[in-house]
Order: sequence, then C-alpha cells, then structure tokens
Amino acid sequence: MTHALPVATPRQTWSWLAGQLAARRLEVALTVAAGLGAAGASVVPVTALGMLVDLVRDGAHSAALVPIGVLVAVIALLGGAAAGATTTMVSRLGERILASLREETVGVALRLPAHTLDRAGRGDLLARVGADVAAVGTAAAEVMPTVISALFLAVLSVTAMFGLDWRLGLAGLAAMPLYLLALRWYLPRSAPIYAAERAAVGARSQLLMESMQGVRTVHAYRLESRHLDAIEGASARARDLSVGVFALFTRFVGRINRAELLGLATILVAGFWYVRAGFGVTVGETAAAAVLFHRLFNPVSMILFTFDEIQAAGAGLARLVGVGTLAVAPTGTRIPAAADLTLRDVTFGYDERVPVLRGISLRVAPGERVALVGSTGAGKTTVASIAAGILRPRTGTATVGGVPVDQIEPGVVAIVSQETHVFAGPLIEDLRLAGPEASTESAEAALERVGALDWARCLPLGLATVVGEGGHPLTAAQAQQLALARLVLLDPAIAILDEATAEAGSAGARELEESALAATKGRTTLLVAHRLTQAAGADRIIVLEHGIVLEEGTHDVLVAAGGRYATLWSAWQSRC
Ligand SMILES: Nc1ncnc2c1ncn2[C@@H]1O[C@H](COP(=O)(O)OP(=O)(O)OP(=O)(O)O)[C@@H](O)[C@H]1O
Repeated sequence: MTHALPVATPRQTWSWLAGQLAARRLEVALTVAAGLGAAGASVVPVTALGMLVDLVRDGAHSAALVPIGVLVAVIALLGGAAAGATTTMVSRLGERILASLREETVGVALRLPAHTLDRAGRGDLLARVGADVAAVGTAAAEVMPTVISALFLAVLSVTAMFGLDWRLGLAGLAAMPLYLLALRWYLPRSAPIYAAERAAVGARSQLLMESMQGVRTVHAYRLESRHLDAIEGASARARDLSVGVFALFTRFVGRINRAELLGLATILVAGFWYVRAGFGVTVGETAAAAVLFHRLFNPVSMILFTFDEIQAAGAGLARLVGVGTLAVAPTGTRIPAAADLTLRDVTFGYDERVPVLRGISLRVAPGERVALVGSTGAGKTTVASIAAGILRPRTGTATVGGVPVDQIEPGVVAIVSQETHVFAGPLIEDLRLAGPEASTESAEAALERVGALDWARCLPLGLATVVGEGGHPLTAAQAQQLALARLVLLDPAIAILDEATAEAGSAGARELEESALAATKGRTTLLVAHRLTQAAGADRIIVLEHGIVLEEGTHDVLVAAGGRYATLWSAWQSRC
C-alpha cells in the first residue's frame, strides 16, 4: 500500500503564494509599476495613431504631425526599457520564490521521519524537487513575465478603448463572454489531466528509481523484462496523458479564434455605424479601437495558451507546497543528565496490521556495550531506529537519561546505519559533516582511531581526494570506516551501530569490528550484531525474536543456558 505525499489544496497553495508575495512587498510594487509603465507605453502610440488618422482626414498641415511622431518615439523607447525591466523583475521574483520553496521542501523532506519517506516513496519526492520544480521554474522564468505583461497590456488596452469612446469599449467587450466560455470549457477539463500527467510522471520516476536501486536483484532474478514492462506501462500512461492534453488544447484554440473574430468584427461594424450615424465617434477613434483590440490578440492568446503551462506549474506548485504541509517534529533541544538508554514497553509496526515490535523493554547503562542479536526480521534494525529517534514507538517510550529521544538535542545520540552514504566531495568535507569546525588534525585523529588514516593518506590527493558519486571509489569497508570516523568526530554519548561490519565480508570484518570497538569506546553503545564475535565481545547480549526480548545476559551465561543464543553461537562457530 502506498501513502503518497500530500498535495496542497488550491486554497493552501494561494495562501502560501500570497504569503511569499507579502514578504516581498517592495519588490512586488516595483514590478507592478514597471509592468504598468510598459503597458501604458504600448497603448499611447495606438491612441496617437487614431489622432493622426483624424488629423489627416481633417487636412491638417504636416507640421502638426511631427510632435505626435516625436512623442510616439520617446514613449516607445521608455516602454522598451520598462518592458525589459518588467521581464527581469518578474522572473527574478519568481526564481526567488521558487528557490525558497525548493529549500523549504528539501528541508521538510530531510526532517521527515524516514518511515514516512519510505512509505511515500523517495521517487515521488525526487519528482517533486526535480520535474515539478522544473515546471514551476519554467513558468516563473519564461511564462510568468509574458503573462503578467500581457495582463497589464490587456487591462490598459480595454481602459484605453473605453477612454476613446465608451461605446467602442463596450463593442470590444462583446468578445469577452466567448473568451470566458472557452476558458470555462477548458479549465475544468485540463486541470485534472495535468494533475494526472504530473502524477504519472512521478510514478514513472518512482519505478525507474526502484529498478536502478535494485539493479543487482533485478539481474540476479532475471527480472529485467518485468521491470521494463512496468516502466513501459508507466511511460505509456504519461505519454497518453500528454497527447490528451494537447488534443484538448487544440480544441481550445479554435474557441479562442472565434472570440477574436467576433470582437474585431463588432468594433468595426459598430464604429462604422457610429461614424455614419454621427454619434460623435471619429474614424480615427474607431481605427485606434480596432488596432487596440487587434493588439490584444497576442497578449490574450499568450495568457490563454500558456494556461496549460501555468496549470502544469500550478499542479507542480501544489505538490511542492503539499510537502510543506507535512508535520515535522521540531528539532530537540534537551540535554539528558545521564547517558543511559532505555526502551520501555515499546511496540511498533510499519503498518497498522503487522506488529513488528511487541513490547520491548531494555536498558543500556552509561558506558555499557549491549549487542542485539536475532534472526532475520526479528526487529533488530527497528529497535535501533527507535533508539536513535528515527522511528517513533507506537506505544511505550525510548529515552536517554529520562528524556524522550526525539526531544534530545542533535549530537547526543548517533547511529551508524546499514546505509552508510559517502557524500560527493573531498573526503575531509565528508568527515566534517559530523563536525563542521573540525580541524585537519582532529579529522586525521578520527580516521586514525578507526584505522582508516593509512588508506586515506594513500588516496591520490590524500584527505582532499574527491570521493562519493563520480569521485574516487571507496570500498564498502572504507565507507563504513568513514562513517565510524564521523561518529568519532561527532562524539555522541550514545552510539547505535546497526550492522556496521556487515558489508565487509569475512576478510575485512574483523578489522571493521576493531574500528567499531575503537569508535564506540567509552560510549553507551547499542550494537546490532550479525557477526556473533561482535556480540561475544559485548558487555551484555539481548536476543530478539519476533519482536520480543527472548533472552538477555552475558555471552557466557547465555551459552551456558543452552537457549536460542547458544544455538546461534554453536551454528556460528561451526561455520568458522
Ligand atoms: N520500511 C519497512 N517497511 C515495512 N516493513 C518493514 C520495513 N523495515 C522492516 N520491515 C519489516 O519489519 C520486520 C523487522 O525488520 P527489521 O529490519 O527490524 O529486522 P532485523 O532483525 O533487523 O532483520 P535483518 O537482520 O534482516 O536486518 C521485518 O518483517 C521487516 O520485513
């Protein structure tokens, strides 16, 4: 069952946008002023054209035409400057708002419980910060400047038509119902199609990502064709929706053309009639009104034709704002007085139906080293994640020194999980993620403590070598040691190690066990141990099965007891 990330309602999206614009009041006011100036400058020459027509008809001297020509030239220059300024200001405003939205979205995503993100699918989130941001970005940089300039021009042109003569203005407005009817026909049909198109693109990204991440499994089980079929199906759905959008759009264009024809014809026929009947309307005014209306074709078409891009951007914006509506727990600020880790009556399930932890209670005393063992799926990683505050217990509590783990300030509890990620960049910067102020000496000391300094120094540029994606490749064991060195730099009182040695294979495993031991020395440590030699070296062992604590004690006591641990230990020894 998927639990998609939320999509903001139109009301939430508008209020978010209004908040952003309100926060940039001055910039918005200057942009509006520039836009109105540009629109005004392009309306003046048309009204001047009407005056010229009337002057020529009245047989005026050519000298009378010169000031009008000069005025038009000056206004055109000013208008050009204002139009350029409007485009720059609108796109800059849009880009700034988009940048803050992207930061907000990524910020929320990074602080979401891993469980929420897993359930929703990381592909959906990536599609939001990727494809949706691109759609909104294109709209902000390319479409919005044109649309906003077109809106100003449309408003001022209609005002100017009424200024020439109110009857000509009314004639021009005759086309308005047809425009509105076209929009009323188009919008309700296109909005769901756009939302479906974006969702289909998100689903395709999700499938692609899953196939890429699980590429080894896909190869191993020869699932290539099944995955390709699924991706093809998702792509076909996205393509069909795009074709559907375009077909709808072409029908919409036909309706707009009919509205333009009706509007222009009404002005010309009405103007002709007013002039002939002597209603005080001049030929020049009629000509100016017709040109003003004709000049509206482009801006109005621009507004209407870019509606699809605006709608796509709107759907993308709603998906981005939607992420921001997720509740994110505030970062903890409390500092526990003692370094003991306690789980009391903890229950947990990844979904409502299947319980994973069924009443776990355990305590790791300050400075104690406790190993969690149990068969696959027993719940060890889940216990580690709850102890680290990554997952929240459904019932029961996880505390350090009596303080719930999610209320503790960052850096007190740290986990080295199965997913040790090497971030792209110089190795020393990767280490400094744990301590931004760390000196080269302390970074080297951390590497030395976990036995990684020798190989780190032998890299092509030493600690300055770029590692991670696209950089110098590190082995799984080196990546684990790097994660352990980060732990040393962070220096948490409580360390949780989840299979920190599992990636190394038997050759490197013993070395990694020593690295882990060195990194956690003196800390309260909860260790998920798949290699039972690690468990044997711990102060105490807790055996988990089916989400409950089955046995608890030192290695010797548990072996002597002849229970589950003793069975695991003898199986472990027989394979060595
Ligand atoms: N993100 C998840 N979503 C749904 N179920 C999950 C998730 N992670 C783990 N589970 C399930 O919860 C149960 C406990 O998993 P957990 O990873 O805690 O066990 P484990 O003892 O650490 O196993 P392993 O030794 O294989 O890592 C398993 O049945 C597993 O399939």
